[in-house]
Amino acid sequence: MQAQNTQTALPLDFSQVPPILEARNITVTFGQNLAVSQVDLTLRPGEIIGLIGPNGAGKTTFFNALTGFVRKTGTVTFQGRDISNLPAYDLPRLGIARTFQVERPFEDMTVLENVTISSFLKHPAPKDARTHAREALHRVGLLDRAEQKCSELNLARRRRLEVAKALALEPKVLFLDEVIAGLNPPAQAEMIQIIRGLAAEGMGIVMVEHIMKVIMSLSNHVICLAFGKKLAEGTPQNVARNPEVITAYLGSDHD
Ligand SMILES: Nc1ncnc2c1ncn2[C@@H]1O[C@H](COP(=O)(O)OP(=O)(O)OP(=O)(O)O)[C@@H](O)[C@H]1O
Repeated sequence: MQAQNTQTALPLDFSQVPPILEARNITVTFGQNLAVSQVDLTLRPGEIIGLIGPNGAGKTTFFNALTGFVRKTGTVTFQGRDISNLPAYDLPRLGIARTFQVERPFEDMTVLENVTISSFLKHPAPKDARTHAREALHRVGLLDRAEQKCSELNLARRRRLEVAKALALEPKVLFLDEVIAGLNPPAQAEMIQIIRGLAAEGMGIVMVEHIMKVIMSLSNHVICLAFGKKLAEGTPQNVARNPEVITAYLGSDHD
């Protein structure tokens, strides 16, 4: 494991830091189904926002709306620029990257080749692209697997590869879609350490995650959605104590 030391203290009060990403009034409908209704989000550099909510609450749809993958109404600004109507493929160039819940690397290509494909977007010269891809692999502790075929990686390493592909885009804002769920405890700890390290470097992170313990310990700010609406938000401690949040989770199988 070569992930960097992540013990750097995060600033506790983000309210003084200017936002890097702001979403206002985000609404997504699928036919008659109001999947996300007037949800706001303000993300600051170095901040980790955890999105929680019961199944079907609208987390993935909100996430997809912010990253240009579904049609929405409302506004999204990144570094003060209105990006509401930009398609998903324009966002990495600006500095916004995401991972996908189901990782789909090119299985027959090596780990390094897969990450280099992302890196080409920022570094058209092949040598530069490879150098930066290796850096991304180093940050997730996968450099020693650079020449291995993706098909040979276990789940934990595939997840780290997914993060490395996003990091190769050199983002300022990173969206992580369930990169921890399904991993065993040591692999969870490794991923948590990687995420903390990225935030400590100043990256703004929005993450959807089902494992409550993880989201509560990693996030600076938690947003809980239910039936597409924001049910509660605040510090992890305050959200965990919120009676409406507790009720929303009663009977669900989240741990
Ligand atoms: N492509 C789609 N077409 C139609 N309805 C959709 C689509 N995607 C999501 N929905 C609906 O939107 C609502 C929100 O779903 P979403 O997947 O965003 O919730 P979620 O909180 O991410 O759930 P989970 O925790 O199960 O992943 C649900 O009612 C879902 O059925």
